[in-house]
Amino acid sequence: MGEPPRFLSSFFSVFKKGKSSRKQQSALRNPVAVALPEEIHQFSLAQIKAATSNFNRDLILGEGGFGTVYKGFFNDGKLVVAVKRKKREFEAGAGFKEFQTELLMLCQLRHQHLIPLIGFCFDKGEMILVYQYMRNGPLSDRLYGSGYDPLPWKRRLEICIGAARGLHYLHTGAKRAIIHGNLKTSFLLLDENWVCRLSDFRTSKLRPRSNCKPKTPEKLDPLVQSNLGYLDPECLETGQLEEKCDVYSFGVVLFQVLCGRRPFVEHDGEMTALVDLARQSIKEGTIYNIIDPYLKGRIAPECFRLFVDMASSCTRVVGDSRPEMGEVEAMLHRALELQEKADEEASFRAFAHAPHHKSRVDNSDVESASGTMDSGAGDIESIASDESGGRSC
Ligand SMILES: Nc1ncnc2c1ncn2[C@@H]1O[C@H](COP(=O)(O)OP(=O)(O)OP(=O)(O)O)[C@@H](O)[C@H]1O
Repeated sequence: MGEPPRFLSSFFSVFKKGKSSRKQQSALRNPVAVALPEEIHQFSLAQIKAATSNFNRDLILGEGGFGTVYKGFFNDGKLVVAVKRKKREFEAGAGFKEFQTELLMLCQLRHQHLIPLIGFCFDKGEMILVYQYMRNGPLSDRLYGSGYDPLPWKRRLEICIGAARGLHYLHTGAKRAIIHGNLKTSFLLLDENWVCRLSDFRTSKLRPRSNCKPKTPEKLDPLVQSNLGYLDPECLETGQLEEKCDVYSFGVVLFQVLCGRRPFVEHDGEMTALVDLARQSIKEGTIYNIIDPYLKGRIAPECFRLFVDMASSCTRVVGDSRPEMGEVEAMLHRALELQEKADEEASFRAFAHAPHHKSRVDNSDVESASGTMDSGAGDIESIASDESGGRSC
């Protein structure tokens, strides 16, 4: 993989100059001023219009901060894509930097847990990005959108593992770490096999070199700043986007996966950040009360403890005491193993107690075949005492 830093910085420098600069004019015809990877296509507006039946409203998948997303079709419908078209009000030039950043990042980054970019269109004033279509949509819809079946716990764990892998790759896969900067459940897209793909790299940044950290707080990108409920409080204070900021946002995602809730929730008549409510509930030993009701009785206690512990560590107030994404990924794998082991044991016990089998096995009284948490918090209060690791509050 090429090294993003030089690529990005030389590219952005072209656009900092005056509007009439010839260099900029030529770059505007081709927003990637370097050779494109073979698999990235540059589409004409006519091609995009044909793929989306002229931006047919019936094909709208959703609207986001950057623009409208349409379902599109190429190769006689064999290739299904998501077409993200920049908002009209950005015409004056706003949104261009986001377009570039997304394009440049995704041109260079390829990983099974990042959204695959198919191409782009930079024609007649339009800025359009074309991605692989993710049939199961964003994780946010599956957790708290209406009209969907609840996600099974193991699937949730697998999705979290995929997201952790994607982030770990961003943080460690290039010569300099890439910070996603705007992680949330709506940017975790699920393909037809429920594989999780990180999307939206509009605010992604290369990690600042450690020896040139600014002494005064930096101004955060307004988009990052608006990521309420997910934004690391330390990052908000210093303005420094680092890996630990993504780790914090990922911890919020873990709480959302467990609770099936939005980043802000109503609690005692007030809107509260889910992360604050969850951390408080952990301290009080009542976290089980706020988990997704669908999950009650379906999570193995050891798996539950580890998962809660992980979410809690990721959202520690002091950034340096948060784990790295590699550790988080490993812990989530462990949580999945614990769940699978409990499920196996449960099905073995259920089999042993089935009427056809009962005569052949010991008649001793086995309490529960599930082995899962089916009521109350059990011994999870213990989490409250060991989650503080390094926290200052
Ligand atoms: N590759 C894709 N495949 C399927 N659906 C997609 C894809 N990309 C985006 N979408 C749909 O389009 C919607 C809008 O996406 P977009 O990334 O523009 O904004 P968003 O998630 O609403 O967030 P924001 O407002 O912060 O930009 C998503 O919620 C999702 O439903």
